Amino acid sequence: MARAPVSTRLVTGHAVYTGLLGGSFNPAHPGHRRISKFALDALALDEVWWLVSPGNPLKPAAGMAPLAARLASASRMARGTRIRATAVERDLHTRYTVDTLRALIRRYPNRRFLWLMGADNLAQFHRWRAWRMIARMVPIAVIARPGHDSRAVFSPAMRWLGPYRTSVTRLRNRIGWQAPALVMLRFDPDTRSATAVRLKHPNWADAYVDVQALDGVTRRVIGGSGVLRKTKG
Ligand SMILES: Nc1ncnc2c1ncn2[C@@H]1O[C@H](COP(=O)(O)OP(=O)(O)OP(=O)(O)O)[C@@H](O)[C@H]1O
Ligand SMILES: O=C(O)c1ccc[n+]([C@@H]2O[C@H](COP(=O)([O-])O)[C@@H](O)[C@H]2O)c1
Repeated sequence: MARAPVSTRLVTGHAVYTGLLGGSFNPAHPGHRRISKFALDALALDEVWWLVSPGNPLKPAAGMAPLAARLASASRMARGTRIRATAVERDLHTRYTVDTLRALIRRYPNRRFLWLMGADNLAQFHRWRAWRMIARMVPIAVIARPGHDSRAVFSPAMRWLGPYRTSVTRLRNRIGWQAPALVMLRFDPDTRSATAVRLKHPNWADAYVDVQALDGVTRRVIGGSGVLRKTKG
């Protein structure tokens, strides 16, 4: 049976399956695009939202490009896909993922969210605020990442999540779409990283000075000055 387009499903109240990939996107790189497209396909998601973080609570602010530049780089990288780049956390005034999820679930009742993250993030997931609560709110899909997989496998979060492991097929068929649930996604490993981009192009954000980035979810414009404005229509 053909699936209705996302816009129709929102109107008719059908669930819209949405993967959330949170990150600094400092800047966005083709690895983000590739893993998101793989996840969209593997889990039969309707959309992936890139949550461009106003500031990862565990990362230093030094060296972080302005939010507008990071959002603009993400929007550009997402072009022509079912990925939407958004700085909705700024709008929601949330910095911690647990708070973001609570707010998103309330704001978008038609959507079924799933948290996507690379294996490097699973390795330190136990340091996130209320991480067990996060795991009880949404299923989690972890994407293998070269150089990080063994640390992730032996991490405290993995020990806790182990009993809730499920298969791609169960999530795809929505049988296993519950929380806690953990699925490990293994595609061709992608070695790309924002760190490598910054090493090669330390001034990448210069191309986005005073940029006005359109948020793919809230439709607000985030200006270079950091002022939020709502677009017409
Ligand atoms: N090549 C990749 N393979 C798997 N996961 C990735 C890859 N690149 C990024 N991710 C995941 O995407 C999310 C957002 O990543 P982020 O914006 O921090 O990019 P990054 O390349 O990890 O950045 P940095 O090198 O600055 O730490 C994280 O969950 C991260 O694990
Ligand atoms: O909620 C937390 O305690 C927490 C701690 C560290 C990272 N996060 C989130 O993890 C995501 C990945 O961040 P990053 O900077 O590693 O790409 C991003 O959405 C952050 O807000 C969340």
